[in-house]
This record gives sequence, structure tokens and C-alpha cells, in this order.
Amino acid sequence: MSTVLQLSNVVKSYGDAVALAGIDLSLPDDSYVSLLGPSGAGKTTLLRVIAGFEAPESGTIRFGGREIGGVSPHERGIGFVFQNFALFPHLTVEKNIAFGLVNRDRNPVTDTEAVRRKVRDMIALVGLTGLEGRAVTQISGGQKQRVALARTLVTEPRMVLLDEPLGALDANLRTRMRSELRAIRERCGVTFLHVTGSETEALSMGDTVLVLDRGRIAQQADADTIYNRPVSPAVARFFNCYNIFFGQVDAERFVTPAGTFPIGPTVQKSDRQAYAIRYDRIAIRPAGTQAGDGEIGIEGTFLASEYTGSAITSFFTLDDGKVFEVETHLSQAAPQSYEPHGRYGLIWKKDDAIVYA
Ligand SMILES: Nc1ncnc2c1ncn2[C@@H]1O[C@H](COP(=O)(O)OP(=O)(O)OP(=O)(O)O)[C@@H](O)[C@H]1O
Repeated sequence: MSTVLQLSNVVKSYGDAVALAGIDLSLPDDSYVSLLGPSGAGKTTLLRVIAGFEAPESGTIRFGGREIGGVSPHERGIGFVFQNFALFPHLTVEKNIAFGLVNRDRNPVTDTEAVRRKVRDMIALVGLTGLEGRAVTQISGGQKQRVALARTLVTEPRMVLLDEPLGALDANLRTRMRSELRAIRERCGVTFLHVTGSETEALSMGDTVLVLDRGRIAQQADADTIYNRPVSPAVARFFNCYNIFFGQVDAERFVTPAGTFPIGPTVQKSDRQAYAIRYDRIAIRPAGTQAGDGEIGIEGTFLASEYTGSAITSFFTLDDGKVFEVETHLSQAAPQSYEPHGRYGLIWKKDDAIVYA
């Protein structure tokens, strides 16, 4: 797969605040890329630097094989979809979509028939046929999102940057629009770089997921690798599905205030020592149950359970006060109820843990 965008050591600060601390990345052509990171990680800044709305202090950006550092935003061939859609409220769906095509500085399309044809094709591509003449104040949130996307795609960019594109939609629509956006991207074949603060959205949508942490790319991989093998405790913590213990490796054990755990042969290199076990890899047993061969067991006091639809998350406090979470998928077993303040054994396989050292 060829590379569409390449950034080398891109740095951007605002006064003393370093927003991008040296970004190196390479994005494949014709793919869906999710950009995930906590608030303030630099996601919007990264999009704005790629689009050309902000100039980096140093580093290079190559797009489609050419350096675009000095190229103005509208000459980069990169589309931008904003979270609030930024539609023209006084124009119809059709006229909003045609606007960029007719009014762009370079190669405006002046042939009315050509504009109509391109707009009609785009309206069909994003699934808005029948709403051409409707004012954009009289369509739903999901339809506005499609207009915003169509307005960008009609100018035939080679890449589209989307800043929290589903953020303004309600939860149900947000979930439905995930597969819509993926399908639209597949039909037009351009790379989408989609910023989101939601790990589920990033994992479910991206062929590639980028995790940004304090202005650096902490990990770039497919969703499965990121989820199952987060490269650092910071990335693991961000996915909110791992119990993370900080401590030290001592020979073949990991020593934490909550207990000492034997470790397997695989240790992930990291700048901070930590031990991570996924919420859904833990079994809850009666107190006193012995851990079997290759298993690790600790005890905790039951606090509460929370239903999340297809799973139950149960919270325990460990003897050092740490809260420990266990996720049980309801397809695996009938829901169990646990005694408030009761003691339970919490057991997992040694090889399911990730050890960072
Ligand atoms: N115009 C600005 N002036 C000063 N500091 C800024 C400006 N824009 C961003 N920053 C700072 O740069 C850092 C990165 O901001 P950015 O908006 O890129 O983060 P983000 O990951 O998009 O966050 P969020 O998810 O909250 O939108 C933050 O520390 C922010 O305070």
C-alpha cells in the first residue's frame, strides 16, 4: 500500500505549551485512520498543521510525495470536516455541496451541468437523494453530517481530515454513522483521518489507529494490536479496559503494593514498569479458591456491579485500597450476584497479563 502522508519530526508550540512534540508518522493511501488521544494531547493541532491552518516550527510534511510546508490550505488537496459541520444555513443541501466546487480559487467548475452532475453523484454517494432542495436548517443531525462530508468530497481531495465528526450527534446516531462513514470512504477511496476522543469509535472505525499522548504518537497499529498489545501503560490506561499495577520486576515476579505476581517470558519494553491485566480476563471465585497452574490469584472485597448491556463490570477493592475491575460477558454465563462487602478470589492466567519494564 502506498503512503499518502508522511510527517517527520513535526513540532508545534503555543507559547510555552508544546502541542506537538516531534510527530513522526506515515499514513497509507485508501484507508481509514482513527486518531485517538486524551483531551489536550494535540489531536486538533495535528489536523490543523496537516491542513495548513497552522505552520509547525520545525519538521516536514509530505503529501502525495511532495513537501507541502509552504503550500496554502486550499492548494493542498486535503479536505476538512468540522465537528459543528459549518454549513451555510441560508443555502439548500444542493447549494451547500456545490459551493466549494463553484467558488474555489483553483479550477472553479463553471459549467452548470458539470456542477449539477457532480453534486448529484455526491448526494447519491452519501445517501441524501431526495433532500437536494431542502434547507440545511430543516434536516437531521446525521443528514447535516452527510452534507458536510459531501461538500468536502465533491472537491475530490486525496485525503479528508475529520475533527470529531460524530461529536455533535446523539449516541444512537453516532453508532449508526460509524458504519456509514466507513462505507462512504470505501466508495470514494480516499484516506480519512478521523479524530476522536472515544476508544470504541477509534477501534471500530480505523483500519489503522493512532494514539497521541502529550504531543507524540504513542502507538500506531491496527485495532486488534492496539487493544490487545498496548505499547505502554499510558496507552493501556487510555483504553480503560486494563487493571494497571505500578511496581517493579524482581527476577521472575512483579512486585506491587497489592501483591507479587509471577511473570511469563514476555516483557514489553517501556519507560515505566507496570503490570496490566484486562478486565475481561479475570474470573471471580469464592474466597480461598487456590489459583491453578499458570494462574495468579488475589482477593478483593466486592463493591458494586454495573450493567453495560452485553456485559457486567464488577468493582472490587484490593487490600491496598486499589479498585480492581472485572468484566463478565453475559454470553459466557448467567449473571452472578455478589455479596456486598463479601470477599472473593480474583483469578487470571499468568500469560494473559502484559508486563512493562
Ligand atoms: N490557540 C492556542 N493557544 C494556546 N494553546 C493552545 C492553542 N491551541 C491548543 N493549545 C494547547 O495545545 C495543546 C494541544 O491542544 P489540542 O487542541 O490540539 O488538543 P486536543 O487533543 O485536540 O484536545 P481536545 O480533545 O480537548 O480537543 C493543549 O495543551 C492546548 O491547551
